Amino acid sequence: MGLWSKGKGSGTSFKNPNAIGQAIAKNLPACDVIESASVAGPGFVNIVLSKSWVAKRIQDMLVNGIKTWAPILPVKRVVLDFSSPNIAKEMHVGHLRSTIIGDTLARMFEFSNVEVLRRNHVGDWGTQFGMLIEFLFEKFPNWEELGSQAIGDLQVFYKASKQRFDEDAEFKDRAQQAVVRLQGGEEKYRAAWKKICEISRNEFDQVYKLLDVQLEEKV
Ligand SMILES: NC(=[NH2+])NCCC[C@H](N)C(=O)O
Repeated sequence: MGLWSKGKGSGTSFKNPNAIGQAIAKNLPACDVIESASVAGPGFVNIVLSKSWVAKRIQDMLVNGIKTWAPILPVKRVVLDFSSPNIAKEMHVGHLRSTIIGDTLARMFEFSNVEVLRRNHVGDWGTQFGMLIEFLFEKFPNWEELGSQAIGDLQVFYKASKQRFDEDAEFKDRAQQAVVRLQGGEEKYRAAWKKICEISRNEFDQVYKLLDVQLEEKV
């Protein structure tokens, strides 16, 4: 269906996404990996793997050992940038999708003895940080001594600070100043930013732990 939206209106002879799906399914090269291919719904191509091919591969793994099975790849090292949730916001299903695809690829490469740099790009210095920092100062005057537990649910905190930002021009002004001070490297603002990142990171880490996914954060 992604293909259809790209080709639509460009003189393609395909009438709809389903027709493209049919053409793909029909023209897949015959090979021992694929048992059958069909089109479902508006144009999803479903491919059924051959049971006997899978059985043969598993037998090969069991008899000859999993190491003998890994393909030899012409690269020694790969960088995989995946997951990348946004700091101070909730990790959503889009991030989960990227996390699972990224981790799967990483495991496949590692299985083939390729060194994988698992990178998680989570840095964010945008406007929302000014808002969050000012809200932190306002709500928790003793924020420096607080553990991440005290601030509670970051999502609730984010929503409340956004409401304050939208409703109060004076607060909005302070929040915008805070971004400038944060980007200018002012100590107090940097420390508050770090605190918010820390809380966020703890929340993400719980998900990574549940999924057994390893990642290295890069800003
Ligand atoms: N280098 C990257 N992975 N960039 C993509 C960042 C994705 C962004 N955090 C989002 O949630 O939409």
